[in-house]
Amino acid sequence: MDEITKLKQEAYALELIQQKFPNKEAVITEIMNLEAILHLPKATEHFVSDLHGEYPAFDHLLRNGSGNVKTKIQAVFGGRMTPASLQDFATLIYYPQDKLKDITLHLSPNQLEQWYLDTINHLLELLRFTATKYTRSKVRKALDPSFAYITEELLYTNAHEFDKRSYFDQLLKNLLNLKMADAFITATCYTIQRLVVDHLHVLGDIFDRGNQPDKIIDRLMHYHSVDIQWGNHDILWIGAASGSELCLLNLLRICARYNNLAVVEDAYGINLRHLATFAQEHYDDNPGFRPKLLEGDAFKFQGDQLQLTQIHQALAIMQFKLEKQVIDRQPDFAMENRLLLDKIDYQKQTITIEGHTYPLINSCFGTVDAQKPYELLAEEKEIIRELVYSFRHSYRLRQHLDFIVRNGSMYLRYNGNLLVHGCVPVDKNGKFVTFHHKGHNYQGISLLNFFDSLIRQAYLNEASQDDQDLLWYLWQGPISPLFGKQAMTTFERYFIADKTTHQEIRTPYFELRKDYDFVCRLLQSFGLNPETGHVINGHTPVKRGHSGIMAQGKMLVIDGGYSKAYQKTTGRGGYTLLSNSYGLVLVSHHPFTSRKDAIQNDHDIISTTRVVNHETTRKLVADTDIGQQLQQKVDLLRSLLN
Ligand SMILES: O=P(O)(O)OC[C@H]1O[C@](O)(COP(=O)(O)O)[C@@H](O)[C@@H]1O
Ligand SMILES: [Mn+2]
Repeated sequence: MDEITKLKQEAYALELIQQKFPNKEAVITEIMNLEAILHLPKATEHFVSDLHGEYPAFDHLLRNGSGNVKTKIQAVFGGRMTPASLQDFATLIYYPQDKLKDITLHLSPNQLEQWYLDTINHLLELLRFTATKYTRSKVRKALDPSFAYITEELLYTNAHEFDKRSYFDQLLKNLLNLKMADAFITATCYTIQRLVVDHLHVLGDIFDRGNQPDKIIDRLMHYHSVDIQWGNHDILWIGAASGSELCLLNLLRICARYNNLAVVEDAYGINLRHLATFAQEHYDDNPGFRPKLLEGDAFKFQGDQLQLTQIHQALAIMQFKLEKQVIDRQPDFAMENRLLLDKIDYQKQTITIEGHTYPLINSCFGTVDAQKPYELLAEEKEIIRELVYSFRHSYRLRQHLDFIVRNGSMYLRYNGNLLVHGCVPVDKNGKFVTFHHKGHNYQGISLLNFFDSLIRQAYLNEASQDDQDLLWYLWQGPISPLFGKQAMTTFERYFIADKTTHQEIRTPYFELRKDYDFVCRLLQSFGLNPETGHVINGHTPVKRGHSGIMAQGKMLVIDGGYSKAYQKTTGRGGYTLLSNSYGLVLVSHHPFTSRKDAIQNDHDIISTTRVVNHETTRKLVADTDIGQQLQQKVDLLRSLLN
């Protein structure tokens, strides 16, 4: 921008400010207001990751603020309530409607009146406590509009002042007489939930494995403040909706594998009939492709297990065939080692990989021509074409992905921390690995920036063939920041018994991230202060007996472990993280059982909390990114005054 344009813009900005604050008093009031906000304690951030379609567990964590609601209850009522009453009160705040139904059924009218009075008083006390961190105007925005006036009156009226006592009592009485108590309690519980966490970070992998990613996204779309760091599974869906056939086949294959095709059919209205009839004609039952069923899982796809097994095979074979085209046209990807259909001896039913010959298991190569193994049948091509069309034209999917793309990024710098789903590719010496593409080199932050713009451009505008190939590369390419492994051994997992071939070797980042100096250098390379910053990762489940706190607390891994299929390895529900004005707290969770159990048996799922770092002086809004923006406004207003 040249000097004259810049000056013009500054003058215009000043004019706008003058319109908003027409006189000296207005400017002074605003400065005082902003400076007061800067001195409030920093609001709480909540970090979650790897939700994998597990809506009820995720919903529970939002309701209890990863245990933060309980912490506040304990701070206010500890010593005044028994642990059982405390938990009962907590469950009411998490699930007010269900809990109210339960309670109102079991109490006599007299008991109920007393219960209402006690509960409303307790809720107001807790609300007052949670609201102290915020300005009145922010609290007002968090209130249900139908109860904003009365709540403010109750909240800011000192009932202990003699003159005000009867006013306060009258307000309460009216709530009861007008049969508004239930609605008021419900609204107040939701306000408390909202105030307990100010901002939510979702570190990726909303989709796949669990069956309600759509409900998670609906919930996020209505959440008051959220950002997303894209995960490799999210890229499959963004890629599919951008026209990538391979992303599409992968995601459908995973849906078939986890008995989740209902998400595609019912939630997103995509018709799979053609795929199903084709699969029925060409594939039989095959133990290697039966859906992974969790205990108590009922079939949600309008077919049976056999049909799902057939679809699963059809998708896998189409995927392996199609990979050839991308790998051939993209030598930069260096993924030739993933081409395995031509390493098969179809007569002997063996495969030879790097000099080793293995017998094939779960063989299902009926649609593969041994002479031209990568050639897709005309019908396969047609099915893929139809499916891509449907994915691009599903209205609800588009709405959901619009939200994810617009509110997401490859990485985020937020309040001094670096948030990224997978990794930043490095070699074993910690040097950034370079990704070469079309004559350009990308590494470290520039690699992440490159993929960030690619995703936006490909999804929001028209994706070229090259863009689509790159989106698939993000899913399983060796230098993909979202994958972080040398190769994805999907083929070997299906068709070779020898488990040594199944191994997916993680890139050196995952060992190096345990090292304090490495993490500090990484933060620095992203322009962050290594003394105060942290790196926060999702993606890799933290196994039983391991810790998600690494590099002396500089590196925090918070795979939520929501995915039920993975809980055998992790032995817990997973981790979340809270960042409040006192520091960082890592929360570990038991697996979530069910919403019913949570409500009826007051079954909460927190197991332990561990303080990662404790601030010696309480952090204020002034110490945050938003604080800096507010400070800039104050400076500008001051210059206006002068
Ligand atoms: O557990 P499954 O269904 O076999 O999936 C395994 C595949 O998922 C991946 O782990 C990727 O998913 P994550 O991002 O959840 O780790 C691949 O590396 C691996 O091949
Ligand atoms: Mn992942």
